[in-house]
Amino acid sequence: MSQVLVASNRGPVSFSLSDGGALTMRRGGGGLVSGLAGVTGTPQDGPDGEAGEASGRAADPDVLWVCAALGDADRTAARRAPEGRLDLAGHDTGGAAVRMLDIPASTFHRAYNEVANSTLWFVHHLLYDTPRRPHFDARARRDWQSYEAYNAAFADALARDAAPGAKAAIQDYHLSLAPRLLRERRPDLRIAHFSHTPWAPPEYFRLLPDDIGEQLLLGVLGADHAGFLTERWASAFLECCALLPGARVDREARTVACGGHVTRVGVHGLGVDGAALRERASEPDVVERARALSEQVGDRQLIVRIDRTELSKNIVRGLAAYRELLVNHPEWRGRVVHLAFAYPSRYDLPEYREYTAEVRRIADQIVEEFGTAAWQPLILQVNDDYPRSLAAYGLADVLLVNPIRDGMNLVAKEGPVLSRRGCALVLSREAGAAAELGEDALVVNPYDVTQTAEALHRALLMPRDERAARCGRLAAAATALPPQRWFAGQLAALD
Ligand SMILES: O=P(O)(O)OC[C@H]1O[C@H](O[C@H]2O[C@H](CO)[C@@H](O)[C@H](O)[C@H]2O)[C@H](O)[C@@H](O)[C@@H]1O
Ligand SMILES: O=c1ccn([C@@H]2O[C@H](COP(=O)(O)OP(=O)(O)O)[C@@H](O)[C@H]2O)c(=O)[nH]1
Repeated sequence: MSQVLVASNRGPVSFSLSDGGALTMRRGGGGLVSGLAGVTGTPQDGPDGEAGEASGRAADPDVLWVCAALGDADRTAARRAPEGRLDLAGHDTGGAAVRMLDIPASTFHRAYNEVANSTLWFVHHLLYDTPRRPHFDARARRDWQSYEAYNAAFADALARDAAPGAKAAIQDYHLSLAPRLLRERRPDLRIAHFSHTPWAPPEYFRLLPDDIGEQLLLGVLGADHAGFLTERWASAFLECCALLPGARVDREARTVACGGHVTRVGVHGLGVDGAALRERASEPDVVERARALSEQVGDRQLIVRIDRTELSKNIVRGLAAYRELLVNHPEWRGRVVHLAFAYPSRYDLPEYREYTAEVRRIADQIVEEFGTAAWQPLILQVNDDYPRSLAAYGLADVLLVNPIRDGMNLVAKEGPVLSRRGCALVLSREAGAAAELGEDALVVNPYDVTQTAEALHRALLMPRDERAARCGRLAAAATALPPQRWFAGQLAALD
């Protein structure tokens, strides 16, 4: 196999630092890491293996994962490791060689928080309150320069580490410029770019300043292959390219020719490795959490949701729908519990901190309004506890996944795989996962709170055998495209 380089903002692990200077390592959160770690190997949380107590697996010399240090503790880990190579410092990275880039904190902050998460994420997920934002001024230009520098730092690292003819798989909106920058540095490489997010339709993409929009498209078009999670996001990208001066789009063949280079556009759905997930869910930390949760819930039906506290996940409307269920169908009072795990995300952004506060406020109101001495209608937990999430999947009667817009949403796929009660899935039509799971889910418009409440009602009433049959088919669809296949498809597209 030729050498493969993976590049993404978030790497397989991140660190925290004790007052005494000791590093503790955690598996990185979110779906991109779940997908890529399914390919390279999953690191274990827990005491750090810096002293050489790693998993014992040798790093695969043919796969190098280049990622960014996300905070001060990551920077410390990167500086302590030889040239940022975490695996060489004895950390259990799960099997891949990992180079963590120590990009200056101010550059990283502007690139990740201001451009990637406050601008590009908002554009691709249609999140702006347009009378007020976006607002592209001189400060936005300065942020953009940092985004360019951040992308250049990745391109430099990849260009330096790549063997002749190697394949580079560059991930996501943080690194939209990197394919082109890498091609300029190393024309011998074969380059893929993959978007884990939706792609904005042209009329929304045009909120971006023209030159920035152009640079983003030209950046991705530096790749030989541009991959997307669904047809819908791939088509939106092609439609944006069609407005790019000098680009020729062939919608049928799904190619874009621009500046003498042709980029092929492909669709690669990402699912779950069922066997690996079940094995992880059988470990003692998950079993222990399942026992505790099941004591809390008793013999009531359980509605579960698991998300980053992310604006696009639509947690507030989801809670409003649960409230409406209890108002419109009071027969469920005392007979159902809603477990909402909303683990922290992007706390450097005020919008995310405010959103989390709003989620907490609404949850408190629901408990206040309906709770009794004998019944707690809602349990909200705002911390990252992956094993607890796996435990909750196992106990769910209903899984609620109602994003405004989502590239895929792996939670919708993990739930049916681990469900032991045969869960019903209430699923937003705006999640990429709806393209694969729509037939057996109860599909909703995420803005329609009343419809979502009624779907929860139907899900709770669904006969056990129908629920189990649907759940079996959902699990089969969810495991049809495991990470290994998803990734192999992207690499094969480069041959
Ligand atoms: O790294 P963060 O800023 O903490 O965010 C976590 C990840 O969020 C996004 O995940 C997406 O990828 C999933 C897998 O393909 C997909 O199922 C989901 O719909 C997406 O939202 C983001 O795209 C990643 O880069 C982040 O790491
Ligand atoms: O406390 C938790 C709960 C869940 N997850 C995982 O985070 C991923 C979320 O991926 P998804 O595609 O649903 O959304 P994203 O957060 O990437 O937008 C899933 O694999 C979850 O199992 C996690 O890392 N920590």
